[in-house]
Amino acid sequence: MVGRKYMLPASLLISALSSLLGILPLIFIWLIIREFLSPATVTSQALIGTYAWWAAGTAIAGIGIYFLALTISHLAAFRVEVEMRRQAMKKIVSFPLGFFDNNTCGRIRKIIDDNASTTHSFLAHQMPDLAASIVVPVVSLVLIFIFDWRLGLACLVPLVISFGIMSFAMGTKGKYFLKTYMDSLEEMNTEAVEYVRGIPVVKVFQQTVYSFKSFQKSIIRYKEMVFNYTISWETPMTAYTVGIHSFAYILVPVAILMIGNSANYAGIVVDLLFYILITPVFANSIMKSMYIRQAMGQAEEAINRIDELTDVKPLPVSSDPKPIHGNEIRFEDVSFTYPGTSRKAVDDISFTVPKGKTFALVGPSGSGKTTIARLVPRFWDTDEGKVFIGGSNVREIDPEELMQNVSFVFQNTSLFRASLYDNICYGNPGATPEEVESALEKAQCREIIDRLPKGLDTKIGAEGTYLSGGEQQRIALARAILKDAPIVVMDEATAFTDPENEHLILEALGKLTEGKTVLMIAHRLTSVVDVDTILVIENGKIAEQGSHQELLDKDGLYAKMWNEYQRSVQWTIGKEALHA
Ligand SMILES: Nc1ncnc2c1ncn2[C@@H]1O[C@H](COP(=O)(O)OP(=O)(O)OP(=O)(O)O)[C@@H](O)[C@H]1O
Repeated sequence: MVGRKYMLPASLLISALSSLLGILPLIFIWLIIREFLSPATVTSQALIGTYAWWAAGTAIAGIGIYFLALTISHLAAFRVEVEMRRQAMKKIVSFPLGFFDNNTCGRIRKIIDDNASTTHSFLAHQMPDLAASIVVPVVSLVLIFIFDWRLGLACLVPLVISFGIMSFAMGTKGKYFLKTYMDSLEEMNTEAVEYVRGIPVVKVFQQTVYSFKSFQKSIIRYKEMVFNYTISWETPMTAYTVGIHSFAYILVPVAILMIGNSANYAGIVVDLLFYILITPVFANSIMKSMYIRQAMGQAEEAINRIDELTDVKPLPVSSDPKPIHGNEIRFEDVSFTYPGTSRKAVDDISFTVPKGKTFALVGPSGSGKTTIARLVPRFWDTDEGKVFIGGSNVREIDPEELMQNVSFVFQNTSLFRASLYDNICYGNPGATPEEVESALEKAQCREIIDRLPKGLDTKIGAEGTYLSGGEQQRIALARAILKDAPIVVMDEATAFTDPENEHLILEALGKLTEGKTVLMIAHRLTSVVDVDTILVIENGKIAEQGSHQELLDKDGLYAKMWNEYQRSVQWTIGKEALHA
């Protein structure tokens, strides 16, 4: 088989040969007609038979060779597509974790899937035609002028006018359309994925599909865009179609004029027949090359889109990694602004969580708590200042060591479509069955496992095995407990669970954080009463810090939040009593 890098050029060459072979039958047919019409000679049956065999032979050979070109181009296209996907995934894995905040999995998958298949489709189907779209017009044009330049000019006039109109229309609309078309297609596809993901929520809350306004709007936008574009082609397409099929209206009168002025009328009629055969071939090949130009633009845009998505710099990795000594977390004059925004999400923050202590981040929504927590595992790198773990700047720690030393527990934990055992061992692939058992016990997962017929071998997401949000969180906590990292960064995971699960999750969290250095985002102030230090965050800055009692005594922002929290708890209890 042809070597990998020669596949596409080989396919182009073979396809060029096939298109040359495709013109030959026309010439043989014309030779047959000439033999019939020639008054000077006696019609030779044998010669006609030979021409007919050549016509059939070259036509069949042309088709056969074209299939060979297509086979090679398909093989090459599959390889290119696989490589594109592989490269994109390889790049994405190295991106900062924060990248996945702004790019949903649905969007990433759709962009890679759609654009890799568009590129595949171009290479497999249009690439071989690219050769034909160059060879056929050039050869036809040469033949058109060799036979009789006057008839050649006559057949070209309507074609040149038609293609002029088409090129102008394509040039003005094409580029703009391609971008907007692909934008709205991408938007609609992404919305479709999010829509399917949200169906359970829609059903649970008994909403209609119209609650997915943005999906509906994206479909309407797409429909209107394509509709308007199609309508805008009405006039140029009509002019083009009329023009391209009207070459005979000029060709025949010119031939009649020539016959009037010449003694060799039979020769002119034979030439005229040749032009009637070759002109549609020439017109089709030019049209094909226009479509290919469009497909090429589409493939180019597809590659650009994957490049745009993956044009993110991976976080730099130090060539001289520093070790982690001790387990304290230290922020030193840290500021951070999200890319594309102007306001600092974290503004000149400094604090130290000593080894084995628990610090809580509290504050109004949007104050910067999540951003602070996520700077520890390098979701992003700070713009100013430094984050240290165990005395070393996180930028200088080997990423693998950083991950080994820090456990992250987020609100929306995700489990893989794998067995429960694999899901738990993900935190520590070398764990012994006893260690897994102990982690399950500590994370209060025993009753979940006992309830499932296949126990730990149960595959999540398969055969209708789904776990509730609270159960998923407990499994994720077992994973973190098994990992046994000395530093835990967590987003209080109990905010949206029922009381029964909340109690179990709090037990599991207690086990996970025992003797660890903990930085937690707290949503319910009752969780922070016993922590070592509370950092009250406001507008990206530390507004206050101290223990629960110290902050109450200060009578500042925390005291105000605490009083409001107490009032809301009493109000909820009062409401429940009223309904009891
Ligand atoms: N991925 C992001 N891109 C751009 N801006 C962001 C991003 N994530 C958060 N922000 C902005 O940064 C600021 C701090 O957000 P952050 O999520 O850290 O606050 P928070 O205190 O954790 O809020 P909450 O309690 O509601 O989770 C907010 O103004 C928010 O809009």
